[in-house]
Amino acid sequence: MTPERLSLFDTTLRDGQQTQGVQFSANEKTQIAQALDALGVDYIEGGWPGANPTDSAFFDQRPQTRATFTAFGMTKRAGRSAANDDVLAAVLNANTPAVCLVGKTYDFHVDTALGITLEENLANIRESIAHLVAQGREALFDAEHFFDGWSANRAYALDCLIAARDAGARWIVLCDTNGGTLPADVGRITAEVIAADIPGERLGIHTHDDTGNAVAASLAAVDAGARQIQGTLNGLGERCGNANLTTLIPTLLLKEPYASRFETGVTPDALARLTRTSRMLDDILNRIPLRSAPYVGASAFAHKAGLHASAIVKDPTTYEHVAPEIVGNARIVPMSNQAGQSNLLRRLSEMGIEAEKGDPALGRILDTVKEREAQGFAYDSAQASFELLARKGLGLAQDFFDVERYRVISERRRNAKGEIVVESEAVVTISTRDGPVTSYFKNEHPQEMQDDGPVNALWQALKSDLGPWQARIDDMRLTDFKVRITQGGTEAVTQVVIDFADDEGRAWATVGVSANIVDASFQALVDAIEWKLVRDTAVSKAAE
Ligand SMILES: CC(=O)SCCNC(=O)CCNC(=O)[C@H](O)C(C)(C)COP(=O)(O)OP(=O)(O)OC[C@H]1O[C@@H](n2cnc3c(N)ncnc32)[C@H](O)[C@@H]1OP(=O)(O)O
Ligand SMILES: CC(=O)C(=O)O
Repeated sequence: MTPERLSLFDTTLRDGQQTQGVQFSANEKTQIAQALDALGVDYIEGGWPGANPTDSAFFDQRPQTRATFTAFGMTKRAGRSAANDDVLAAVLNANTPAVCLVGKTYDFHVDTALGITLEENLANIRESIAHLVAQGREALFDAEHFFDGWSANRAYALDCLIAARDAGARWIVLCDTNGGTLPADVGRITAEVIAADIPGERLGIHTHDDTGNAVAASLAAVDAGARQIQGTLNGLGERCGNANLTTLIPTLLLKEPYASRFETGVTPDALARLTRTSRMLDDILNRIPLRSAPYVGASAFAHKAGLHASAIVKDPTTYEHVAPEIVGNARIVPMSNQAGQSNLLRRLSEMGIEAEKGDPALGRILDTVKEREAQGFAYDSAQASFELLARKGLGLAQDFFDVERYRVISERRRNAKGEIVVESEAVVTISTRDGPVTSYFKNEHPQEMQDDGPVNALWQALKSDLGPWQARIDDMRLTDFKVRITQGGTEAVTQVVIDFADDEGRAWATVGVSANIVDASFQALVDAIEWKLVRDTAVSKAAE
């Protein structure tokens, strides 16, 4: 059977930009458009030219793409011709090969939102689409609120589609604008539309995730015969988001019946860059990637439970529906209180440490992990603290320094000029092979709200003088700091997870737990330094 072509239409730069809190710059849009093009989508909807200065600037500088670049707009307003509608003119002036216009298909909206007659709305659709075609553009019609409109007044909703079809729209896109239609209804209505003589090869689907079913509803429309899917990277979009292309693309390429029935513009090589593309968008948005995201999330191939890890070591397909490499993701076997010796051996081998199953040290390490997790530690997200614990348990970690004491003071007061001053200072004493070292840090330029706090003061003091080891930690940077109140035994305790990076491109996370937030942070800071010293020593030993 020859596979049928399924068209992928990305609207990250238009509907994705309708996400609360998301505002791309023109340069960011360019970067995303290039990534989408490399991924292999067929259409890139860049935004609404004329609606705001950024979108207009972006269309002026838009990159050359293999994907069909598409400008978005709305059907002309009543009372003027398509040629005389300034909003439509601005959309056309972007000179894109394709233009997608949204139009009303629900009689209630025509009446309430537009305040025009049903016949005027039909004329607006017909004339706007005909105008695009006359200008030599590929025309797409986004049938807004189509599923609600079909349920309320089927004859009118269909008339709107027929108006677009007869005016020459290449694609007529059924939009579940409010996102409340369930997949079975999307499938049924799509089939009814096709039976009413709107060909599936000209039908697209555009869903929103307000019931958590946008991906399922898109697949239901494809099952019924629609041949274009609209969606966004990482499911960005108005309210709860759009159908997530980062989920749909691997599903269409890897899962039956889609994999055999259809082909898309996404190659296996591009699919292997999907995780990177998803993370790139999060980077641009300065968002923490969703760990549980299907296919591309950091937890999508994380095997925490001991039974899972044990089987994964024997054959990864036992607990994985697809191989992580196919989508550019990676398998993780984290350590936690759910772990057994298989998790531990696997983690150790990833760190370059060989140990034998049954070694009594492994049992002791597992017991320590479980005991400390019961106190509130979380080793699945703080792998460096775990590695340190394991190396110490196996006698593979040198003692570099001991902390004798630390003291930290935070103060809020008025200075001599009567200004409010908030400042922190810290003193830390460690003992090293060369004797004790005391280091001190005080915020030099205190001003209200500019003090970086007691943990920063401790960190600055600690890393300013580590005696004989100082040169080895000079390039360490603290990159993220997360605090949670969690349950340690019967008491609530503070869990601090800190992320670090260095100039060698390494990133690592450590954890500390205490009833005292400063002390929990201090533990994580010390672990981070020790991990770097231990790791560097292990690397130089391996090189000898
Ligand atoms: C379902 C979707 O997601 S569609 C995409 C929606 N995206 C956006 O709205 C983002 C960009 N939009 C904008 O920047 C602005 O809304 C603009 C520039 C397009 C228009 O701004 P304004 O002229 O100030 O109008 P405003 O936003 O207040 O209202 C929209 C107008 O368009 C009309 N309208 C809405 N849909 C359509 C349509 N399909 N065809 C014709 N007119 C329409 C409305 O009736 C309203 O007109 P009115 O003010 O005469 O009642
Ligand atoms: C067009 C569009 O974004 C919608 O109807 O949801």
